[in-house]
Amino acid sequence: METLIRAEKIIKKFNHHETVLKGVDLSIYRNSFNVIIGSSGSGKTTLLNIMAGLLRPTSGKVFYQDLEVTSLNDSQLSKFKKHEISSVFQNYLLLPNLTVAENIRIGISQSNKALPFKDITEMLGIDDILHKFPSQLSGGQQQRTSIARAIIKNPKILFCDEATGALDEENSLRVLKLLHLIKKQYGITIIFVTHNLKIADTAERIITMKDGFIHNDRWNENPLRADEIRWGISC
Ligand SMILES: Nc1ncnc2c1ncn2[C@@H]1O[C@H](COP(=O)(O)OP(=O)(O)OP(=O)(O)O)[C@@H](O)[C@H]1O
Repeated sequence: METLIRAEKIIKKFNHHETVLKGVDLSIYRNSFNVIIGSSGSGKTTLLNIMAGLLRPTSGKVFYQDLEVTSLNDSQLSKFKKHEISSVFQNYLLLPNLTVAENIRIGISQSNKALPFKDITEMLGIDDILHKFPSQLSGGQQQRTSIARAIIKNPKILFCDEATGALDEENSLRVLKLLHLIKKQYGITIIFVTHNLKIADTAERIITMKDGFIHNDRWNENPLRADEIRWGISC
């Protein structure tokens, strides 16, 4: 297995606060679907943001292949974020004054290896709402638009922070299935932070955080297919 991104001895302390990450080592392999779970405040988002270059650690290093992300200056870091990775968040962060199509084109304008627009919008089931503005969309449509914007530039890694957190079960399932399809079809590695144990059951690898450490890290021998999920139990 080829390591795509790795965190080494990551410590994060926010000013005047206690240490949130207490020495985290984590290697993520190419073309894998990984879930990070753990109780609230255990450091999941902080770790995700550090690996995605959105936050700098207090100490420790992040390597993307041979590139040390944590040693990049701001302009090198924004190049890395522009070309190699994408993020999707619980709150879709679409630009309100742009249509669905225009929001997605922001993603294309950042890439010289963009995926075909029509393939992506059809796959995500948003090809019939391209002319609409975010305020005219349901939560599920907004999230599928934000995923389209994130993947159209063909990133190597998609970081998802509670990407289904604001959606009902039906829409969560649809988004989850799409993320598995995106991994399979385009070889995009997924790192998905969630509280939801059912979502975790569909991952190939389940990483559990507790109090700023990785408490458990296991390969899931029999990942649940997204359409086998029976909702009702979550942590
Ligand atoms: N900018 C910040 N300044 C100070 N403390 C912060 C900051 N960001 C996060 N924290 C603290 O770091 C700890 C870990 O936060 P983090 O968001 O990484 O946890 P989490 O496991 O993702 O939690 P949740 O599941 O609730 O999103 C929390 O105690 C939080 O209050």
